[in-house]
Amino acid sequence: MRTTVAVRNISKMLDHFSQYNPSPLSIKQFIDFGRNPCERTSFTFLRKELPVRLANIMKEIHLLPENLLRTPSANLVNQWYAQSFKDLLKFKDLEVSDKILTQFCESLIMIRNRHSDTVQTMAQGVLELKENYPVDQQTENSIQYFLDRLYMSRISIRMLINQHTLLFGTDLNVTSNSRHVGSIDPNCDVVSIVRDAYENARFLCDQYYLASPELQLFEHNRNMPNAPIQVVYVPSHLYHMLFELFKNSMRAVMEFHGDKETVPPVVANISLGNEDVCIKVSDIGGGIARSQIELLFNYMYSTAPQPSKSASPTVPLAGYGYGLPLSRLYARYLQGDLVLQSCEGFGTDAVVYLKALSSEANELLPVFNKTSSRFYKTTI
Ligand SMILES: O=C(O)CCCOc1c(F)cc(-c2c(C(=O)NCc3ccc(C(=O)O)cc3)noc2-c2cc(Cl)c(O)cc2O)cc1F
Repeated sequence: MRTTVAVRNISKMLDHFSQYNPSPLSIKQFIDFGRNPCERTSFTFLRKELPVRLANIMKEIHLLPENLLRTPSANLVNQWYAQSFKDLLKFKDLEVSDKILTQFCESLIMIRNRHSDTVQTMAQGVLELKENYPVDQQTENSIQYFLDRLYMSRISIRMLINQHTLLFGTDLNVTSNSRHVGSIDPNCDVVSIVRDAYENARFLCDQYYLASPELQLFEHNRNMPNAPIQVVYVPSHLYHMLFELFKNSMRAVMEFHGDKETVPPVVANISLGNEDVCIKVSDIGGGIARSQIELLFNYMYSTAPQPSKSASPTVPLAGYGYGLPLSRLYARYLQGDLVLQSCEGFGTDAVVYLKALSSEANELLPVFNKTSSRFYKTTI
């Protein structure tokens, strides 16, 4: 008896919160708030906004093709979302107190940890689907549409949680005097992130191929030619994108030129204009046919059985294949993009576009509504 009442109450709450559209914040709003942060204000905003964002994506999870939703892994992810939604509902109408604020922070950390393996677990779910059911084009389209929205929603929820826990949490290793505002660097030096990503990708490349391409880096600061190119951004997001692109370029170059004495360098061109910051990573790794490019962003295509860690001690440059679609979501999350331009038989340019102005870098959030639900209905 108790469970049915509880289940009915949750689904009522789900309908209630999914009626609200998520409220996108800009990097400028994150920074301005973080410079003079008020925990009670953040708590009051998040105890509504987080259930709204969770409810919006949970309504879509429930619209997934039955064959996927019924897989053990997709079902597990669904349970994580339901539990986190319940955890947050406990704070819905509570009187704010220091004790409640501390409990809220602890709940956010628990929620973040609960969902840390969502991407791998969903990839496992897609694998379980592929191994047990025929997957027609329509199901594949709805899975592609859904996973892009699930991961974009997840990026945004983790951003809100990270800002609150970094600004108000008791975690001591967050040096309070660091000029970062939560996970945001107001003066993110693009060249240093590019060099970091290159060096770490190069390390893996050296391990796997016993050699690696050099880096040639050029800066083009349109309005202040000799000033370093800086942007208000989340360094870990930028690093994730660039690390992925350098790995792919190095893999293509080493596969294409690996038998030669020397391999051609990877070239990074960084530019700052009035609207855009661009990081172009160029290689002459043989390129890939235009018809294959879309597949690189396809979750179904790039979900292959995991190289078991024990079997191959050297870490391959390839992951579970979601690196590129996730990197594009990180770029798009704050109104940027990640674009591939490959010339088969020659090489590939990959461009990361970021908004130069923090006031234009608004969160891009999936909204559950008739349009999105219609997409699932017509594509199942
Ligand atoms: O698993 C992961 O996470 C990494 C997933 C990703 O793994 C890949 C990878 F790193 C690099 C390439 C690749 C090739 C290639 O491979 N060319 C030779 C060939 C062309 C066609 C075919 C074919 O049609 O079969 C086979 C080889 N050419 O350009 C790129 C290339 C791709 C991207 Cl996204 C980039 O940022 C830079 C690049 O140079 C393809 C990948 F797929």
